[in-house]
Formats: sequence, C-alpha cells, structure tokens
Amino acid sequence: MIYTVTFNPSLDYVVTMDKLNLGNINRAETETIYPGGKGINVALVLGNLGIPAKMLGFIAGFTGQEIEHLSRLYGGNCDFIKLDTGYSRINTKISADTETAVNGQGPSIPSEKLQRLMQQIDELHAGDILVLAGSIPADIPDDMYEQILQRLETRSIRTVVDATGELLRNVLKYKPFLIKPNQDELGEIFQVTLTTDEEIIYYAQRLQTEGAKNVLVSLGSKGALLIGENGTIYRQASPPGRLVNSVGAGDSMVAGFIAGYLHNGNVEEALRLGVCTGSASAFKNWLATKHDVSQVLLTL
Ligand SMILES: Nc1ncnc2c1ncn2[C@@H]1O[C@H](COP(=O)(O)OP(=O)(O)OP(=O)(O)O)[C@@H](O)[C@H]1O
Ligand SMILES: O=P(O)(O)OC[C@@]1(O)O[C@H](CO)[C@@H](O)[C@@H]1O
Repeated sequence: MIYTVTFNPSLDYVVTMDKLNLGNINRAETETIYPGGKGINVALVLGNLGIPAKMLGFIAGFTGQEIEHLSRLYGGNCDFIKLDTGYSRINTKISADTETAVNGQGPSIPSEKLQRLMQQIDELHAGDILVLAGSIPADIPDDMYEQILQRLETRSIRTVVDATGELLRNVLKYKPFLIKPNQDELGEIFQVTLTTDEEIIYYAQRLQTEGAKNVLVSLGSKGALLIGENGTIYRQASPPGRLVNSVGAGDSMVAGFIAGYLHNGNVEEALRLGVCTGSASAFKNWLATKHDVSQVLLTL
C-alpha cells in the first residue's frame, strides 16, 4: 500500500483572471475550490492512475471537514487525524498573466496528535511506500521528517520525500528511495542559482552522495532530470502543450514516477510517465486523470 502524509493540508481556492493588478480590487473570472496539500495531491493522482493510496495527515475546523469531504469526492481514501482547535488553511492560487499563490500557515499540531501519526506509521508493513510531501506547520520541529525516516529505517519501507531546505536535507542520511526538489529548491539548498543541466546534475549528485537513492529534479516547462540509483543520468523534456495551471504539477510528477516505477522497476520509463503526468496536470486547471496522461504520452 502507498501512504502519503500531508502535515498541512489546504483548501486550494483557485481563481483565474486575465491580469492581476497589485494594490487594486481584482475580479475573478472563475473560482474553484479543490482539496490541496502535496501528499493529498500525490494520493489523488495515484488514484487517478489506478494505484490505491491512503492519505494521512492532520485536519482542523470546517475547512478541514471540507478537505476530507472533497478528497473523498475525488476518490481519495483518507485517514486524517482531526485536531480539536484551529482551522486547516485556505491557500489562494491566482492564475493570471503570471501565477501567484498565498499559502496559509495552518493550525498547531499538539504532541498527542503527533504521537497518533507515529502510531499510524508504526502500522505500515514491509513493502509499503510512504510519501512525505509538503511543508510542516511552523511549531513542528524541523527534524520531523527525519524522525519519521529514522523510525522506518530497518522496516523495508520505501520513502519518498518532497520537501525543501533542511527538512529535505536532514532526511538524506536515511536513504530515501526518491526525493524531488525543483530546480530552485535544489539551488537554495546549496545557496546557488542553477541554470545549466551540468550545474543541476552536479548538485543533484551531491544530494545522492548524501544518501538519496533516486534524485528527480523537476524543471517546470523544461521537463526533468533524474540521477538514478546506479548513478545513471536521465533527461526527459516536457511534451508540447499550453500551461493552464501548474499547481500540483510537481505532485503529479511524483505520482507518475511512482506509478511508472511500480509497473516494472524501470526508472527511465518512470521518469517519462512522471514528466507526462506533471505536464498533463500543468495543461489543465487541476490534477490529471489517466485519460489526460495517456493523451499527453501520445504527443511525446
Ligand atoms: N509550463 C509547463 N509546461 C509543461 N510541463 C510543465 C510545465 N510546468 C510544469 N510542468 C510539468 O510538471 C513537472 C513539475 O513541474 P515543476 O518543476 O514546476 O514542479 P514544482 O515546482 O514542484 O511544481 P508545484 O510546486 O507547482 O507542484 C515538470 O517536470 C513538467 O513535467
Ligand atoms: O505550503 P506547502 O505545503 O509547501 O504547499 C502547499 C501547496 O501549495 O502545495 C500543493 C501544490 O504542490 C497545493 O495543493 C498546496 O496549496
């Protein structure tokens, strides 16, 4: 079974308009509310691709109830821990001449609820996959992902981590199966600006030296680079298409990669499916369906 953990789920309030005028009242042309948070997106796309995944994480208040309701409506299988106080965040995503987002902070998570998550993680079985994706609320120790991977160290559970900065770097010593920084996030870890493939490869290899097995660097419209477990470098360009909304494209790529890898263990094919799933989501207003992905695969 695949489990995804989203510490800080959201309702994504997605509005579209031709142009965003800062400092003015802007009127939305369309508005839609989706369940959000990286782990939730990964699980929904896995589900769309026919691979069952269970969503774990924390929800609070009426927004939390709606996250759960919408997640189930879109086919998700969830076992969220309910917090007694606070509200799950609402993240505003403005899709205009450029893409702008305001992500909320989210509720505090008390230690007894964290313990409940640890119990859920202790119930995983050998052969399961655990995906840790997204930011954690400010009052959670920033070694939280590290603590979870340490707990899983000897249990034959493959881990996937999509996080930034120290949250990501601290887990590398526990040898996650896959990490997926984007180009900017990879640069930020080493406090450099990356522009060429050579530079990206060099720093991705450094993360592999620190312990990550597969390092998948997403490059937006330019596709992705993968340093496979045996050190082989793979480069996959994006398929042609028009960007509609990139929210969740990275999460879709993670889901596509996992789905591809589970098919036959071939990382090059997993990369291709990952890129096409990411792009299929970027080419529409929300997460790709299986049909969307198969259409995009035909154009590659
Ligand atoms: N403009 C685009 N055109 C085509 N494909 C895209 C575009 N933007 C994203 N993608 C696809 O989605 C994948 C992930 O995109 P990106 O590198 O932006 O991830 P990310 O920064 O983690 O995204 P997000 O945080 O918005 O989910 C890319 O590798 C690519 O396959
Ligand atoms: O604030 P975080 O946890 O880093 O990211 C949260 C988020 O931006 O990530 C998803 C897209 O990847 C959205 O559904 C959600 O709003």
